[in-house]
Amino acid sequence: MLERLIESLEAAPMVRRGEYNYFIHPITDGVPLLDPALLRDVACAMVTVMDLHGVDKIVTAEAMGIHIGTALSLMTDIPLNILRKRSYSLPGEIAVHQSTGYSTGQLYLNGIEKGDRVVVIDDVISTGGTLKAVLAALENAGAEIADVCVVIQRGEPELGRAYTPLVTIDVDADGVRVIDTCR
Ligand SMILES: O=P(O)(O)OC[C@H]1O[C@H](OP(=O)(O)OP(=O)(O)O)[C@H](O)[C@@H]1O
Ligand code: HPA
Repeated sequence: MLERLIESLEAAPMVRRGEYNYFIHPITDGVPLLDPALLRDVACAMVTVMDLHGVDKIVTAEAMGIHIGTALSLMTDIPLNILRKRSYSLPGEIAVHQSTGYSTGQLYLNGIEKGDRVVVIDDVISTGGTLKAVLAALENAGAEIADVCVVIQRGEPELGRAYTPLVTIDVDADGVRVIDTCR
């Protein structure tokens, strides 16, 4: 089920973002084009590995968790909650600081109730800065986090809790190498 993902990752072009070797891939960037079969492979694998028992909401971060979260939501009928990069100033909105290997910003959480059972998904974990911010916002909102799943783990980031990557990669200036898979 993950052959298409592995093959496309190992063919991914690289660019520099400051000191950061950034790989460009359809799942993480929507560039150059997202093949529906690849998105289906990823969503089916995530549904297989995640604990979705009694889950009220799928949570992801703008922007590149959205297409994956949408596919999962359509497959499972579980609503999708998106942490946005802009504030809506709604009552109860929770703001958290996000930092990645090449950027910093704010994420804003709305629409999570105390006691909601959620799964958190994203396209990639690299420094772990984004998922740490998402988890902090969810804890602040009083959500119960059933599971955390990412398509790609880059390096060995610590999240302070268990999470499941579909694939683990090594990256250098020459490109991507897949070093592990979830099965
Ligand atoms: O583990 P980290 O170092 O935090 O990196 C992972 C995050 O980086 C990317 O998001 P980015 O903020 O670049 O925004 P995008 O999704 O809008 O491209 C990606 O979609 C992850 O959310
Ligand atoms: O190297 C990367 N490529 C795509 N998305 C990312 N998000 C964090 N690092 C990366």
